[in-house]
Amino acid sequence: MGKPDRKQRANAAIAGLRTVLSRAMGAASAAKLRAEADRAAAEFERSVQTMGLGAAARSPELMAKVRADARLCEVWRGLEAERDASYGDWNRDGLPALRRLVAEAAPGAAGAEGHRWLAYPGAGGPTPRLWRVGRAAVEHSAEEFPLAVPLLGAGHLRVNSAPGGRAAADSVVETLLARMLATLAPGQLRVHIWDIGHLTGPLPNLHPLTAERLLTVHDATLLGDLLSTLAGHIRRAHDAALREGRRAAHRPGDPWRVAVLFGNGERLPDEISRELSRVARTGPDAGVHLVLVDVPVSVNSPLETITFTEPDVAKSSMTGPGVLVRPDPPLPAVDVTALATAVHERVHEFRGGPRGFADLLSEPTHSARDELRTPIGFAEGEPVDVVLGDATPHALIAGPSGSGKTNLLYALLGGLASRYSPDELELYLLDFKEGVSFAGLTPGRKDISYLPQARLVGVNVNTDREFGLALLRFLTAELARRATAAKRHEVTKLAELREADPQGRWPRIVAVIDEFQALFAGRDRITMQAAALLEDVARRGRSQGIHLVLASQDIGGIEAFWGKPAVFEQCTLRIAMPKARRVLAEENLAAMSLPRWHVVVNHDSGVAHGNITAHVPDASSRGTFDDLQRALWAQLNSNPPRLFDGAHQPDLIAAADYANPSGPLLGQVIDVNDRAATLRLEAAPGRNLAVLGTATADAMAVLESAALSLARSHEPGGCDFSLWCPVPALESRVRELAARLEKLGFPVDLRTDESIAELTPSSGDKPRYVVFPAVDAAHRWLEKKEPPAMTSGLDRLRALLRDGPAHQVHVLGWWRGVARLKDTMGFGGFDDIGAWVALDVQGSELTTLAAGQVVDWSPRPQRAIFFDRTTHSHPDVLIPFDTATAITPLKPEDPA
Ligand SMILES: Nc1ncnc2c1ncn2[C@@H]1O[C@H](COP(=O)(O)OP(=O)(O)OP(=O)(O)O)[C@@H](O)[C@H]1O
Repeated sequence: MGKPDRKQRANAAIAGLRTVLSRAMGAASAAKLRAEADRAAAEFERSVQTMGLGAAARSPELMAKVRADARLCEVWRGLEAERDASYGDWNRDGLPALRRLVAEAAPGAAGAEGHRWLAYPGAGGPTPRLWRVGRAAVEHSAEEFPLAVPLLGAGHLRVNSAPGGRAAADSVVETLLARMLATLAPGQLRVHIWDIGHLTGPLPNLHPLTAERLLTVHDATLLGDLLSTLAGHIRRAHDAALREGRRAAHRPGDPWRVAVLFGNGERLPDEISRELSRVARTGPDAGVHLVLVDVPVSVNSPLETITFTEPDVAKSSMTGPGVLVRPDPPLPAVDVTALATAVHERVHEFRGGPRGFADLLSEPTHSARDELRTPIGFAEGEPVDVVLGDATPHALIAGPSGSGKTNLLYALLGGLASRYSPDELELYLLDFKEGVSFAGLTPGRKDISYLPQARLVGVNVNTDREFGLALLRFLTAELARRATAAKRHEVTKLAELREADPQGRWPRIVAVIDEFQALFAGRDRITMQAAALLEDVARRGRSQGIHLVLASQDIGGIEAFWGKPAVFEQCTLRIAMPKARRVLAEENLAAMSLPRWHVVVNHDSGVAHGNITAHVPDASSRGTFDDLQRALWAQLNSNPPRLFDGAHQPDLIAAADYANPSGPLLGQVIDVNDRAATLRLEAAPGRNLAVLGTATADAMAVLESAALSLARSHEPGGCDFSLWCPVPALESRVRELAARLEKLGFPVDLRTDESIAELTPSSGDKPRYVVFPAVDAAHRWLEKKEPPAMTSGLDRLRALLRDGPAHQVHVLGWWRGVARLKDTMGFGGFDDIGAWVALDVQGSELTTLAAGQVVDWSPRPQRAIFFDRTTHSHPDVLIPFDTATAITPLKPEDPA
């Protein structure tokens, strides 16, 4: 029998029942015509008509009238006869039809009596149309029939308890849910419970279901959140149906969701009522159904009602007022618990235990053309995806320290890296936290594997905000490159560009910045520039496949953003860890009640209806991400990522530019690319270098790097070195450098005494480099005037600085402060110092050296700034190299 046929019969049977009742009540109306002459009889009939025979029979007043008046007695009998005639029809035809109907529409455990049906979890199959609630009988009839209500795929149910009779209402709900568990395939029913009054869990016998999140008990204060979750589910189901061209939003095989709300008979706040009506209206089509116990709401969607009039007697909207309903007695608690446990175990078995990191992974064969998509956790055992694409270009993640933010990032990176090859995805990872959370993604000493999609990893950058700035500059440049290509192909977004340029390599770029608020830590140029660049990348990255993932402990603290909401607005994907503030919309408090290792994933800018709560598996313990990385490293070809470690002084011999330097290298620039600052030393005035500050080790490192790289940039013997050291404490270090240079085949003029004052202005046709540490310490010798011309060493040094460069004699000197440099230079000013490296010198002191511009620099250990008047618009921050291995190679034959 077809479904519509069954439905027709169901309707016909219910209509039959209603006819019987209305006849019973309306029989009086036929008699009224006949008895028009007798006004009293007519009135009597009318009142019986209004009350119904049953109620009239219970009225002592009315029955006294009947007994006292033969005419009325006759009318009464007539009415009873009519009713009995109708009951005859009903008993003969209606009842069997109704029983057949219930048996058919509520098969097996959905409609069975007793409780033997509780023994086994459901096996699946078609979803029953009706669910048995109990027995019912028409008044004055001994014949009972089963009463069942429609729910799944149809509408909602309201149960109103009698005063003091809440247990009976609970039992109706428990029995209904148990019938569903014993009918539907395990996992096909998700129950949400909200109870305004209970502090302990309602429906305790079903609690074994909570372990697999088949049942969720919601906080009494958070009904709004539950409704938002349901609304979000409904919306996503409708969206998916639209996408897939389905009519019904509930896909066959998708779990049903039943939300049981236990109220206290009082009206819900207006806003909640409105939300509830919305869920009620749109829910059934998406498999979401409500069971409302003592929740007075009017909903304009199919709703059946069971109202208890006495503790064990009720009326129902299915049958109308003339039918008494006796709900089935409560089920044995142990049997319900056993059923719930059995369902839980089946689901647990089917899911293979709790979902773990491995369940997030896939094969690296996915295309990133339209979007990046990966699960990062599980809700009710089903994967929860995050999407970075045109609609959700950027993500904002927040959670207090220890809430699992780093773990979540690993889950995200693992999911993405397992799906998208290095040609589809490039990762740039920056961690402003103290510590090395992403360092493992680069080759290490113990484990040489690396994450093939990672291009850059920055760790310990908490004091090097310039590195964050450099990453943003790099992304802006990449944006511009992509925009130019898109323009050339006359397209506007990445998917189209890839179509138009199938040979091109256009991976999506994901830049993860953990504790990104550190970028905005000062009220300075870096903060301003970072805010502007971030806004630019956020705005334009969307169409060019450049995605930001910004994570922070406290988004509220980022002052730099209050005037620039654009960055936040572009981050339409929000992920909140437990107790995360501000990352979701203001009135969306879902993160406050999250259990440990759970997150709220929200693709709707944090508005409550977008909430999906997911459990995030452990992605940071041994055997999770590290295993994946090794497997991908073995499987996928790509160059190792660059590691920038702010706590580590870069080794000169390992610097990329040291292999083939084009001039003196001064230190490593804080940049996305491994790049050294190189001084241009052509034969032109001003081509000298001043190193400034008292940080001896750093100053020496700068001079040594410069000398050694200069040697490397010449053929052996192709230039001369003068090493002049007026400070005994530095002598041994300078001698080591001299020895190294000589070993490399360069003549060295080493002076450590008064002979420094003689100076040697020129060295013929070969370039000469004068490396002169602690120039100011030599003043005691330089200031002496010598007859007959009475010129001092200082005069000769000034002349050397002025005239030397044009003759390829360049001074690389170190002064222990700006004032000391000034002493050396005299009134001539700084024109002959074309470039400088400042160490522990305040920015304000450097203005005169930087062509009058304000230098934003607060000294910090092992950092310097480099400014070259001929090439720089503003200084670069440097990290002086570690020169130890370059000066004393580990192996004597080392080419360094
Ligand atoms: N989903 C999870 N399952 C199991 N353990 C987890 C999970 N998430 C995090 N942990 C563990 O909790 C600890 C803290 O996590 P994590 O380092 O990710 O937190 P965090 O928010 O990044 O903290 P912080 O900002 O202080 O570094 C770690 O030991 C981690 O292994």
